[in-house]
Amino acid sequence: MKIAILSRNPQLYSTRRLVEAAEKHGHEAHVINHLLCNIEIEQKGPSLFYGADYLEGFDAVIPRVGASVTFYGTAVVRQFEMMNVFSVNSSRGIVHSRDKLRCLQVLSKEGIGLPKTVFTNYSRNVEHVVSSAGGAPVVLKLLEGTQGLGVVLAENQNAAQSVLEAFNGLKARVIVQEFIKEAGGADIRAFVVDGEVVGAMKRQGKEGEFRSNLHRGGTATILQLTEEEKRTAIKAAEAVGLGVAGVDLLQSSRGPLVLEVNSSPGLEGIERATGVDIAGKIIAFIEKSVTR
Ligand SMILES: Nc1ncnc2c1ncn2[C@@H]1O[C@H](COP(=O)(O)OP(=O)(O)OP(=O)(O)O)[C@@H](O)[C@H]1O
Ligand SMILES: [Mg+2]
Ligand SMILES: [Mg+2]
Repeated sequence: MKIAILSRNPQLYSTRRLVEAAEKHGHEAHVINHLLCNIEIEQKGPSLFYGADYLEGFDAVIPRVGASVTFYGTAVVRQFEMMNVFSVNSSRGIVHSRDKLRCLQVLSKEGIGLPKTVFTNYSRNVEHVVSSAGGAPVVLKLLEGTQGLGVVLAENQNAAQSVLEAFNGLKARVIVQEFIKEAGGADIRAFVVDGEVVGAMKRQGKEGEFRSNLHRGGTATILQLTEEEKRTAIKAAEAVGLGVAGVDLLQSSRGPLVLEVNSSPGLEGIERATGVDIAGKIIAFIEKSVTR
């Protein structure tokens, strides 16, 4: 098969591993920088060109679209879809996953466990907003935050109200979320491919830090998920509409709670922590899905 890996950087671990796995399975892999693709739309049908060449004869695409280029990246994925090329993640699923709020809205509809979350149009009644989220301590998150930046723990009602007022004053969009204390500064990354958890790791924040992000100094170890955790992760990936997803869960006293679902989850941390050939699982998913 001819497989396109949409990535801006062929040197990245995830990109390199996908190329390696595709070739190992006997396929032809092309790393394509989606930002350099041009989209052509006309009556005779959709097409894509890349430099001087048309992109033709592809059987599948693996989007690795960075959060900062979601708009153009998903337009390119959609064009491949219109050309009947199978994508491991649909353009719609990627768009869903990119917005913390939209993602939680979709998960809630499916009855998936999540921390109670409140979002308002800069409501001035901050006391009510904080108490709706269960009262302090609460977590405030900037909608456009990433890698743990813009995620704040407000320990008491006063702190929560003043932080929320400050964000509101700056017209910064935030969600207010129940704080899951018993998670103990750790979260779980469950890697889902084709409706199955293929690997999972626990990420523990550094001493005194409630955020477990590896970018914030957290550490990762392999973890065996419970059946309930597996079910939750699989259901979350399905609800958002992703064939390949990194589902982040908190372990709480009322079971697993989903924080977010990522559509271009990194392979390095999870392959190193688990020793599983995750790139190979993604290629196997394509082999199963594409009938030539
Ligand atoms: N409601 C919560 N209760 C307890 N801990 C939380 C809660 N929300 C977030 N955390 C901790 O903070 C970390 C960062 O939060 P979150 O994943 O929501 O934002 P982010 O990492 O900035 O987003 P992204 O992963 O998209 O970059 C989580 O991994 C988790 O360890
Ligand atoms: Mg996160
Ligand atoms: Mg994320």
